[in-house]
Amino acid sequence: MTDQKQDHVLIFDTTLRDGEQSPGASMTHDEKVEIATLLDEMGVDIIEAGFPIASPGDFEAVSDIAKVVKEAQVCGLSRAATGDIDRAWEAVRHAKRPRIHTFIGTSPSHRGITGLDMDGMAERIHDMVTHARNLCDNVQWSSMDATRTEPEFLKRTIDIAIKAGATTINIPDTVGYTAPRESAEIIRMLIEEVPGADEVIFATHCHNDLGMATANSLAAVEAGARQIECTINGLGERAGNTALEEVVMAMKVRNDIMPYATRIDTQKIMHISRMVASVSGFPVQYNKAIVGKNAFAHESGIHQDGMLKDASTFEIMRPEDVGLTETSLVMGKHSGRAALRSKLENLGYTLADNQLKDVFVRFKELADRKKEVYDEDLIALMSDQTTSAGHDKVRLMEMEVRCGTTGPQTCTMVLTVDGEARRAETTGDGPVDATFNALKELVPHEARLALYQVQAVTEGTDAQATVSVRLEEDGKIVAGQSSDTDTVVASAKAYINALNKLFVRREKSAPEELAS
Ligand SMILES: CC(=O)SCCNC(=O)CCNC(=O)[C@H](O)C(C)(C)COP(=O)(O)OP(=O)(O)OC[C@H]1O[C@@H](n2cnc3c(N)ncnc32)[C@H](O)[C@@H]1OP(=O)(O)O
Ligand SMILES: CC(C)C(=O)C(=O)O
Repeated sequence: MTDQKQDHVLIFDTTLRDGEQSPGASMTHDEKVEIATLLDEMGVDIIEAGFPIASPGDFEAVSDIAKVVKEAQVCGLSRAATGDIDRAWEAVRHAKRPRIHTFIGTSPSHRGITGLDMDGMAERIHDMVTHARNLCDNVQWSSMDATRTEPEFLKRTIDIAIKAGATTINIPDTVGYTAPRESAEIIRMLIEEVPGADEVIFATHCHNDLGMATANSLAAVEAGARQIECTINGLGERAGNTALEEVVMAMKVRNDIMPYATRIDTQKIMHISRMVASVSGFPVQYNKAIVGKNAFAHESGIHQDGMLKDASTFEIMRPEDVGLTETSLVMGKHSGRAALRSKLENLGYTLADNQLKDVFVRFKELADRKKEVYDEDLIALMSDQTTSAGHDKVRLMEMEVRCGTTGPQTCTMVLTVDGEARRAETTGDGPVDATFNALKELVPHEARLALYQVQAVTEGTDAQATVSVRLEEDGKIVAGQSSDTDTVVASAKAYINALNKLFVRREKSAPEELAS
């Protein structure tokens, strides 16, 4: 008796075999061993480590994985051919729990490929499963393209495989053709109508060509399948395979209607997802369920407010459950005051209501210019807020800079000094030089520019630049800083910030002396 009737669903991961079949997703030997180790630690029941006959490299990888994996069964794929099966066995035989997986395409078009008629195929299945079973007591049979195979013939192939000793029967939806109701009906039909079906585990192996792989796999489980074949991030041929993280989390989150358990430690999901994305070179789409960058991110004010009051308003699972440390409140132009206050508090700023109001206005201005406002942007905004607080003597009103390959670069600037507007048009060796020349003309001073430094606060071409300026006068130094998505504007503001501090210093040391 198998655990077919029980509620435990085995997770069969084929990231290293079907996943690696994604065009361009080849992984190195060491990467495969590392991923297999992580899969084992995560609680995957069966790791399909490769297709040993495919190449010496695949053989080596499967053999080495078989040696290092501690708990999971290690499986090697083989065509329904003795040479393939022998090679697969050679690779997996040293595993603590080895498995041979053999298959042939049973649908009309696949029978055409191998040139076998129904009787010829029936004989091949019998011979190859028997051969595999003579080597290993754990044999998986797959009638490839099962969902496009005539039901009567499909039943016949499964009947033969069970009689020949297969312990797991896989029903692949090889081209992602089925739909949930049909997926369930096929499994139900086989379990009800094939003799000995209750002695084996039925498995489902779905592809995502129509975006239904997860739904089809879960429908198969509801009909009695007890093994899901899947890959991390849904990697795999064409549109990929069923994503491990999706089926596992679906059964966990909706255990009320899908009362099935797995051995997966879901907190390891995020780490392995990132690892697979990195080694396969297949980045995870931002809005991918469970592991996408945005899966636990909230940008709009109403959602953020809800999340802060009660996370269950907009999250059906906790980010910690998949290994993320926290929900991310993405700050952008749709964010509201509640999220801004919470974010700033997390960053160590406690603001009174009126201060929050001011910062919120500046935050919205910034968010209109930037797609996403990062923590670093907020820190820069806060430091700008602090440095520009009070009654600045000099204030920038507007500026326009012309730059390009044909110099000289020019700057037109309007600012106020003690409330009086002044305007200048200057040139310079580059836009920053032209800007600083405008400042020298509008606010004459002898202080020397001791440092000019630009730093991108965040990534991307719309990142804020933080500019630091130091001015030296009579051996004393004042520092100014400012941030803006426009580097030249940030430079002007930083210089003005330093000038204002210079004037404050002068007033402190010689109250009677006024700035020019
Ligand atoms: C749906 C799936 O994911 S199936 C797995 C797909 N994965 C792969 O194919 C990756 C590994 N494959 C390979 O490296 C190669 O295809 C090999 C080494 C297996 C075979 O290479 P070759 O001998 O050069 O054969 P080739 O790939 O050109 O053609 C496949 C042959 O296998 C036969 N074949 C295909 N599937 C099966 C099967 N399940 N059982 C028996 N024979 C099969 C085909 O009929 C064809 O035979 P032919 O050469 O007599 O016409
Ligand atoms: C070998 C089989 C299980 C397969 O990968 C498929 O049918 O997609």
